[in-house]
Amino acid sequence: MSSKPRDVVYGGPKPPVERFTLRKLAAKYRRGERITMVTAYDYPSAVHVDLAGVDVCLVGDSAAMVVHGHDTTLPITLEEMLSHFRAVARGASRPLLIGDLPFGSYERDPAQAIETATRIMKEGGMDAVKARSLEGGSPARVRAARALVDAGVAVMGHVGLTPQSISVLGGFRPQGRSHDEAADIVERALALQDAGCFSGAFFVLECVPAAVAAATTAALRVPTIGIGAGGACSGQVLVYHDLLGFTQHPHHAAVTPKFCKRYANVGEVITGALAAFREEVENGSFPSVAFSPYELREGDAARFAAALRERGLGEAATAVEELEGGEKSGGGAASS
Ligand SMILES: Nc1nc(=O)c2c([nH]1)NC[C@@H]1CN(c3ccc(C(=O)N[C@@H](CCC(=O)O)C(=O)O)cc3)CN21
Ligand SMILES: CC(C)C(=O)C(=O)O
Ligand SMILES: [Mg+2]
Repeated sequence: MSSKPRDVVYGGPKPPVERFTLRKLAAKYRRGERITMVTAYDYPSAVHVDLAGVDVCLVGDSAAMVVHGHDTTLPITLEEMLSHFRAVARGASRPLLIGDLPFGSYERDPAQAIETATRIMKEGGMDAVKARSLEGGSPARVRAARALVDAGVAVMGHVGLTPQSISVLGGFRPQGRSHDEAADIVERALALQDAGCFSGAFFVLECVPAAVAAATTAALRVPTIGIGAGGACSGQVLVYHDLLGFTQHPHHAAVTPKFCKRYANVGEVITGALAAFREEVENGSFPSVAFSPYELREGDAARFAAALRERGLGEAATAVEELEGGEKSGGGAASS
């Protein structure tokens, strides 16, 4: 339990590590090795993703759902995302850090996109940004993406299901299931890549048939990271809470997509531990002596008791004497 030394010294010095850069990512892709990406939203989740050796850490706007309890990703603000970015940047040293541009923070024009993206990098400490608006081969989209790259911002595209479009799509539904929609997804990805916007960058492919993901991956010269998109992508991403099984809460259960594999049941571990704490406090077994580390100075207990008695606080004095003289077991202390 808590006598075990911690694996991670929170806030403590960290050994120098080499960041997994976009160049390294591109090299891994060229070697044909699969790329791993997991979301994180705060300091501890970022430390976990880092320690597990995951290549890329996405601070996703899924935070709106899995951290803030909203039904969609739309309500989260740039200020809220910046707080998540900063916390993750403090915790993850090696992974490449990608920040989602939140809904409403970049769509108006390229200037707004640059303003938001540069804040995400300067104030949030991210290495790159991702946005669903960068999907689509329309001239406006390509302009926005190119403007970002010109401003020195690495951008990650997001095609297939783009949850920020839920209002238009009508739900979190798989995309590209008809042949023309499927071809459209490949076209959009290609248009942006060929505009030169994604040299060294890459795409998220979300909720599309495996064949559409395979076609897109084969058509592009940059990596694709799939989520609910089958096994033919250059890499895979899952949401931290889904992967870890935080999801037995009714809210989480309702928004956990069926493509998510649970690698642990952390939610059960957490509720089990919290219930054990509650039980031990209620039955008085916590805190035991082992977890009551602070003591009066040698000989001061008697003086303390005497001082209390002098002030007419006899019961308080007895409490001191019982504890200091007697068994000192945590259990007996909760008398009144
Ligand atoms: N916890 C969590 N995991 C995610 O992967 C995730 C989020 N949240 N929030 C942002 C988006 C939203 N995502 C989702 C959410 C639900 C489905 C889902 O259940 N789709 C159903 C269809 C539902 C419908 O038709 O309305 C499916 O069968 O695929 C898919 C992707 C993926 N992202
Ligand atoms: C699901 C991933 C790709 C995402 O965009 C998010 O977590 O917000
Ligand atoms: Mg997102």
